[in-house]
Amino acid sequence: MTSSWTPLGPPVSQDRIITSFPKWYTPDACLQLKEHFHGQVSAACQHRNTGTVGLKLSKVVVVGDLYVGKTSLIHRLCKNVFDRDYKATIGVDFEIERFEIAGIPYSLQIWDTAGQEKFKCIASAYYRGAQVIITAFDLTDVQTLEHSRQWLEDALRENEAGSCFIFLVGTKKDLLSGAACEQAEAEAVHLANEMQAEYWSVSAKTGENVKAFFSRVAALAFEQSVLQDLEKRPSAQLRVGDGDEDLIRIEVPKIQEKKTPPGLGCC
Ligand SMILES: Nc1nc2c(ncn2[C@@H]2O[C@H](COP(=O)(O)OP(=O)(O)OP(=O)(O)O)[C@@H](O)[C@H]2O)c(=O)[nH]1
Ligand SMILES: [Mg+2]
Repeated sequence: MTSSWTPLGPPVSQDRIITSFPKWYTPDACLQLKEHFHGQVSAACQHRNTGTVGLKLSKVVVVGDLYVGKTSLIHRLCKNVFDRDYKATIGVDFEIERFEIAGIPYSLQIWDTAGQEKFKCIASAYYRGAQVIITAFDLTDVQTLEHSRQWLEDALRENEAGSCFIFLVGTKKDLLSGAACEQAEAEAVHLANEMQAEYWSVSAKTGENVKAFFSRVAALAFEQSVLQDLEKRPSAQLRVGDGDEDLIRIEVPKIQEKKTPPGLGCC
């Protein structure tokens, strides 16, 4: 493990501050087309009423064939480095990346898993509890795209149906251009739709789209976490409106605790 995290760490770097909802890569394979945060989420952030969301980590799991560039992608984001030498991941590793979204601190715990078959059973033990599954493939190797469906199935088996955001990510974009790139992307978009995934092309070598991609991941996960937190609130706060305007709260009186008349208590 290479990371440690303290809640009182250094301030979030400027390029991890997200104020407006990050856009998709292509509208042909995207999880949602909204260009702003949900009204209830914006209002909750404005009033600093996001419960425990800023204190918890959201788990992101990155899966895919060996050598597709999972570790390189994560290292480009978290350390801003690129290593041309291949060092296979053994089992799993993780990094923590801190963001500030609509003024609220938010962290992703990004799990890097091994693509090599012999490490698969170690890695799969870490799939559980993922809020986001990233299936990575190499844009220059169509076989790795074909294997993406199986990687997703394995990761979903350990998680509740419908509970995860799914991304399909084509790596090594710097190695392709023109018609070859268009062709690879078209095939990937087709598969992404079948997988109900959002599609992105990235390059860990040049850094192209890496920051934008993870900002999108963080924003979607953050929004979902805040909405889930609001739903779980014990005090019944009725929300009026369609969710795209500020909240109007109607406090419902809490049910009185049953009081024992004086003198009638047990013992
Ligand atoms: N040109 C180019 N090479 C890349 C890119 N990303 C990764 N590579 C190279 O691809 C090789 C494999 O990268 P890794 O990140 O180690 O692959 P991995 O998916 O983590 O592999 P496993 O840990 O075995 O599952 C390395 O030699 C990297 O330098 C990229 O965006 N462009
Ligand atoms: Mg690796």
